[in-house]
Amino acid sequence: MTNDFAQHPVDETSAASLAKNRLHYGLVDVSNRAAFANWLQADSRGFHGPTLSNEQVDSNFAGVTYRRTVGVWDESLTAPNIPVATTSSWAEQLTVPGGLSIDAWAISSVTVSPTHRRRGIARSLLEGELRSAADMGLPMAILTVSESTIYARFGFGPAVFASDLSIDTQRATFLSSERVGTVQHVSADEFIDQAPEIFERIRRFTPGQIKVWSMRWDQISGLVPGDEEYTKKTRIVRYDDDNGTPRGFVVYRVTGGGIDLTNHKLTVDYLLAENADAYTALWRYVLEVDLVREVRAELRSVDEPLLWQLSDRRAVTATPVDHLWLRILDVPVALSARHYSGSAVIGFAVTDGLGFAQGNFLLETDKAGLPHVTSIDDFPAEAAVVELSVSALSSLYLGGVTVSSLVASGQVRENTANAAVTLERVFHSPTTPWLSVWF
Ligand SMILES: CC(=O)SCCNC(=O)CCNC(=O)[C@H](O)C(C)(C)COP(=O)(O)OP(=O)(O)OC[C@H]1O[C@@H](n2cnc3c(N)ncnc32)[C@H](O)[C@@H]1OP(=O)(O)O
Repeated sequence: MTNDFAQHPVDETSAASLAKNRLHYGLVDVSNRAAFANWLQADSRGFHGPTLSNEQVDSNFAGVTYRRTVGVWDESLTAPNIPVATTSSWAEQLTVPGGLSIDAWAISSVTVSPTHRRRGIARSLLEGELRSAADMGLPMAILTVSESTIYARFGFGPAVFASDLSIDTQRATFLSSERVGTVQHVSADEFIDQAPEIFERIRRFTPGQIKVWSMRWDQISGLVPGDEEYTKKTRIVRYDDDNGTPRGFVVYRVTGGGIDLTNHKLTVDYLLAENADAYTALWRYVLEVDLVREVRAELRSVDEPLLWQLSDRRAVTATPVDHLWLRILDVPVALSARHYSGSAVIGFAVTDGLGFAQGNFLLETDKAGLPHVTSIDDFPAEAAVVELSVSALSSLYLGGVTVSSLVASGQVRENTANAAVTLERVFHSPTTPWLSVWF
């Protein structure tokens, strides 16, 4: 999907409520470098980042101004051109079960200046983004979060989890010693040239992944200005299969060491593997680099095959974290966009404080798992019926969250006996959802 929505006007309801507090809510003119620079510096300050250099502003100006860039300004301040709040949003493609994707409104850069916190500005921004997305016909909003305490109140639910891994290289021995293909160091330019294409092939089959924008590939490979230490330390290794075709990359840095040179830490910043051979060879590579005691990797899948490949799975300490949060806006469109496992008739009684997803919906799937979704008043007798908030439905949507956990925790109520078993059977995704980037 192209980003046709970048100029969509800000939501009038939020504009009116912010105006009551003498705050102006509007789009940033991203053709104006100075206006964009003010917005970007406010965004960086909001995340406790540095004051950005001209070079950094230029690279963002080239890299992210295709997005809908929104600010809130307080004209009573001595620097009225610097926004006191920011957001950035764009239309994304989110992979869903069945090798399909759904259009989703990606929301990022949500900041409110500490000088203006807890006056309801973020609420106006978030509700404004949701109303705008619904207005543009987008069935879902998505975001990755700085804190897991903020977004459930707006109807978001965590749907994709990630693991941060710490691996003790002295205990991490592979069960199999079979080696195929070759690994070699390559340049950042080669990575940029080849990795996105490989990623695109993987993305389509991994629920939870989104299209990765080109500036993110530059950041991963150390090509953006501003973090010279990262750029200097970054190494990239490519895996080629026995036919010489590139099938994966690992981007990593080795740091530390000190007096004891055997004590280095290797950080995997990105590992991309198109098939099992590439996956095994790249993990084997990083785990066998000499003089390294610990390998760390963030944002890995919560279902890494690596743990099954090692003779001692306790070599790996995995810390799970909620990563991608979803917010369904249009239930029939969202439920129709994915495929399911087998036939069922399921009723959803959905509550939504903001109204978008409120109502009763019937999902009927056939033997092939193809859906038919209707909005109805009363559920038929044969339906397995559950009652849940839009946040819980959003968590379940990609098939990576266990229904029984949400029933046991009180997030989902079974209105017919064993409804959760039916829901689990058809919703569960055979591929564990995973999102390999922040946005
Ligand atoms: C998708 C992303 O970009 S994630 C990044 C989020 N941004 C950050 O973490 C940057 C640092 N933090 C901030 O900039 C701000 O503190 C924000 C954006 C998190 C909140 O902005 P504020 O304008 O202070 O929030 P606002 O006053 O609108 O609060 C709205 C509601 O969220 C709650 N809330 C706000 N911040 C938090 C928080 N950090 N933790 C828990 N609840 C919070 C408020 O209590 C309020 O609740 P209620 O309306 O249900 O009673």
